[in-house]
Amino acid sequence: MPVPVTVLTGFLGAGKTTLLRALLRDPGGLKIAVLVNDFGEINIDAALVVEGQADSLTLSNGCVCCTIQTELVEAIEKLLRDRPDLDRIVIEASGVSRSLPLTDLVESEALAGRIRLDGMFCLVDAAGFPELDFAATELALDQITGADVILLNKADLVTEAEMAALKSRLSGVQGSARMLPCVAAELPHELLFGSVARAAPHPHDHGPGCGCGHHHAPEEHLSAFTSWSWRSTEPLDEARLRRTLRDIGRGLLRAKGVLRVARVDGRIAALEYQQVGRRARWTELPPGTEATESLLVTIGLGDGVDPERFSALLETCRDGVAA
Ligand SMILES: Nc1nc2c(ncn2[C@@H]2O[C@H](COP(=O)(O)OP(=O)(O)OP(=O)(O)O)[C@@H](O)[C@H]2O)c(=O)[nH]1
Repeated sequence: MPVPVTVLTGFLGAGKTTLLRALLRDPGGLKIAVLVNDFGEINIDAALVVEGQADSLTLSNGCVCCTIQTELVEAIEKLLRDRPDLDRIVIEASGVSRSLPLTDLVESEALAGRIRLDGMFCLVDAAGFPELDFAATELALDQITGADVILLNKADLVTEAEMAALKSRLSGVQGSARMLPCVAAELPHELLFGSVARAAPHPHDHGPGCGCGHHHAPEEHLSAFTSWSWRSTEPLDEARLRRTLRDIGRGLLRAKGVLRVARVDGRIAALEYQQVGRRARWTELPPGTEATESLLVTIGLGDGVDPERFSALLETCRDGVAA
C-alpha cells in the first residue's frame, strides 16, 4: 500500500511549523515521519521540532520545489527503506516553495506506487497576506492555487470583516479548495488526515511557466529572496540582542532563531525568536533545551538583507563586549 503524504505549504511565517509541532506532540496514534525544508542555510525548524517522537529528516539550503528536488526524493526513499511501518509522511515545504512543481514531484514516476499525495494544505497568514509586496504576493498566490485546503491562520490578529475580505479574494484565485480560518494552525486530525482533502483533483499546470506566458527557470522564483544566516557559540547580551534584532528586522520578511543569552545570575537561557513581517515574538525555551550555539536565519527581498551590517551588529551583542 502506498504511504499517504501530506504536504504543508504557505508563505514565510504563515504557521507551517506551528502545525507540525502540534501534530508531533499529538500524532493521534499514528506513526508519522516528517521532512522539514528550510530555504536558509540553517534549518531552524528542525532545531525547534524537537518535542515529538516522530522521525524527522531535514532539507536545508534550498527549496524542495526546485533546487533540491533530488534530495527530497532521496529523503522519501530513505524513509520508506528505514521505516516500513510508517502510517504517513508529512512534508513541510519551505516558505518560498511553489506548489505545482512540488505536487508533480510527490506524484512523480520515481515514487509511483510507493507513496500517494493525500493533501496539499496551504497556510495563509491572514494578517500578513494583505501586507505582502508584489513578488511575495505572487508566490503566496501560487501556493494557494495548488492547495486542496487553505488554512486562514492567525485569525486572532484580524477582524471578521478582514477575514471575510480575504476569503472572498482568495476564492477568486482558488475556488475549489476548502477554506478554514484557524488560530495557531489548529486543525482536527480527521481533517488533516481524512481523504476529504484530495477528493477532487484540480487541473495541474504542467507547462514550464507560471502562467504569465514567459518561460522561467524553475528556481527563478527564488531570485527575489535573499537569505543570510548567522551562528555563534558565545553567549549573547539579551538587551543588546533584542535592540539589534529590532533594528535588523525592519527590512526583513522573516527571521527566526534560537539564541543563547547570558542572564544576570550567570545562567544561560535559550530563547526562540520569530519575526514575520512587522511582528516579532520572543519565547524562552524550557530549561534543559539543547542549545549549544545561537542560530539565526534572516530572509528578505533584494537589499533588505545586508550581511556585512548584520554580522557587525550581531558581533557587538556578544556578552562581555563593551557596548
Ligand atoms: N498571533 C498568532 N501567531 C501565530 C499563529 N500561528 C503561528 N503564529 C506565530 O507565527 C510565527 C511563525 O510561525 P511558524 O509556524 O514558524 O511559520 P512557518 O510557516 O513555519 O514559517 P517558515 O518556515 O519560516 O516559512 C511564530 O512566532 C508562531 O508562533 C496564530 O494563529 N496567531
